[in-house]
Amino acid sequence: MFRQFQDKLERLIQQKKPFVLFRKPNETKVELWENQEKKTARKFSCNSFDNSTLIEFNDDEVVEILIDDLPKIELLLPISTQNEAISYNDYINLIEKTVEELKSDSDTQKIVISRIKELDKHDIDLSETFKNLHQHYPNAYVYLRYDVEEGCWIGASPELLLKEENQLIQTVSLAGTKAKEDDWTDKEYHEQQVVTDYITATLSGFTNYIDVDGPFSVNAGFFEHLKSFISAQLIDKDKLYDVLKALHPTPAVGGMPKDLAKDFIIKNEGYNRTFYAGFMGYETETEAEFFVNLRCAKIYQNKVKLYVGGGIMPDSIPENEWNETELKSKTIGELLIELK
Ligand SMILES: C=C(O[C@H]1C=CC=C(C(=O)O)[C@@H]1O)C(=O)O
Repeated sequence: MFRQFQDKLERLIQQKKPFVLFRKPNETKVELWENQEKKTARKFSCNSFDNSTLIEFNDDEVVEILIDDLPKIELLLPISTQNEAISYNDYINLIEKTVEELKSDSDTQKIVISRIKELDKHDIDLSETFKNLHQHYPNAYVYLRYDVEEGCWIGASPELLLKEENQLIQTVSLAGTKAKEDDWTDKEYHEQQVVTDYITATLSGFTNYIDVDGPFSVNAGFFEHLKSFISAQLIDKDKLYDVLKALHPTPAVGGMPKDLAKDFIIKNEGYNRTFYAGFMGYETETEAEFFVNLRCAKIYQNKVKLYVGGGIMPDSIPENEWNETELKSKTIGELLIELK
């Protein structure tokens, strides 16, 4: 399999064709997918945050190898001439404006605000960085996606959006972030419960037997989150995409209610999230699994852009929100490996 994997990767790089590599949570193998441009039962999709772009790969010859055997990935990456990072003061003003919105008589309860942080790092070793993410985040969905036009995205997502197998669906309710040494308070438990209630209400129109397990404190590398595991029985298998549409964007990356929060984000955030906070995943004849694209970065020849955000509630403190996004930026930022 190694030879096949290497040949396929080399061919795709030489022909400048798009591809995606991913390692599912708790696995040790990495899959390589291309777009064979024909209808196949195996499909990978990647959807932007605002639903304006959907990329689909059909591939019935997916190859996989052990991560430790992942060969070097040498890509000609684009140069970024645009500085998209927001200043500290502008971010504080944006959070203040968001808090005002939440305290006003609008119906919004939570809005997730995000930003780009730029790192002056070049010559990233993509293969070694992928391996590093795999080692540090065993429970995450680790991926690398390349496209000549869009460049190279890499990430380690802690958030399952939707998994389906035999009409059993699974998702998670993710909210709250704390440093390892701190304790959870009632505030975070309440915040997370509101998200759980919102997700179960969203699922109730499509499913039976909704079960919630948690919340649990889960390790996210440099910090922890509160997460509940939600499962349910899908009433109609053909409604899988309707469930996906109903869940995206989740309260962990959009807010509540989702349409109001999404509108506020698009009008006020000041940059285009593109694929950050979108979702991606695969489908086969027997199962489907999609993840939210967070804890991700875009790699350029001359820099790295990290995408980081946090949930804003009426009692959020702007300085703390900046600090939280700084902490989240370490998830990928501290694991990048430069070429020797
Ligand atoms: C939006 C992000 O994190 C979300 C996921 C978990 C906890 C979050 C929080 O505590 O704010 C965020 O909602 C991000 O990392 O960019």
